[in-house]
Amino acid sequence: MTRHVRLGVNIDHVATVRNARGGAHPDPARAAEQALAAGADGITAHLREDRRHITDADIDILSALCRRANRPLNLEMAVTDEMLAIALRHKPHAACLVPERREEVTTEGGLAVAGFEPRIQPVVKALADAGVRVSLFIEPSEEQVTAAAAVGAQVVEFHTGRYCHLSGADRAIEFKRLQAAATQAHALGLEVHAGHGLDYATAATILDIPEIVELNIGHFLIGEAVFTGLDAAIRRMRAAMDAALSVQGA
Ligand SMILES: CC(=O)[C@@H](O)[C@H](O)COP(=O)(O)O
Ligand SMILES: NCC(=O)COP(=O)(O)O
Repeated sequence: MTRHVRLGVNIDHVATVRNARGGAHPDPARAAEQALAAGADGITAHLREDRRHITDADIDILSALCRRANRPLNLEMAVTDEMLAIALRHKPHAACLVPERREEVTTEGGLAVAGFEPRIQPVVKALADAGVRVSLFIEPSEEQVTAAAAVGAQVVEFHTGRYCHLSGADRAIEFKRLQAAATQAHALGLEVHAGHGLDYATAATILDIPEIVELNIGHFLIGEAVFTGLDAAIRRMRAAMDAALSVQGA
């Protein structure tokens, strides 16, 4: 049987464009509705501490929208008391704990879990106790995977930014790192997701890692939507993923 890998569509950068003018257009909720209609399995949104794209009001609307559509909302959040309170108020299907630096242009690396277990473990527990599935957005390293399992996470999402930026032999080395980390995570009982910087080509090749069950993709799809429309971009991404998976299943 052909393996299915879920596609979570991250709509953050619809809000980036909206916020450039401070108005209401384009609306991330409309993008989320269209993404679900185009075949997205769920919606991902990152409420940054500086609210540079998604806002609190967006999360209110996206929570209600996903609940109505009976599709998962994956709330990306920093490990702060403020974000924990927001997540506990909304109780999304999943919360993905990510690192954040105000000066960064985008999420530059994975969350440091190793060495910070006393800070992260209670946040994981509070979310899990509230019925929220907890994912940790980490680098594909043995140390971070071990720490993710130790703090009680159910899921790890590997940061694929390096993989996407590298090429040739360097990309092959990063792929091996991702593969080894995925094998380790799976053996420890963690569900394996991947995301950041993926496009049609890299979303297909990363699926050579058999433990991956979900990809979260945003920036590339929103960029492509400018040229082809969001619906077509998501359908093409789904087709690229399915084509890669069907080759493996053959
Ligand atoms: C954690 C992550 O990778 C996503 O949240 C995504 O990259 C969009 O947010 P930023 O571009 O603001 O990091
Ligand atoms: N967690 C990764 C994500 O949600 C999407 O990242 P990107 O495709 O916007 O780089």
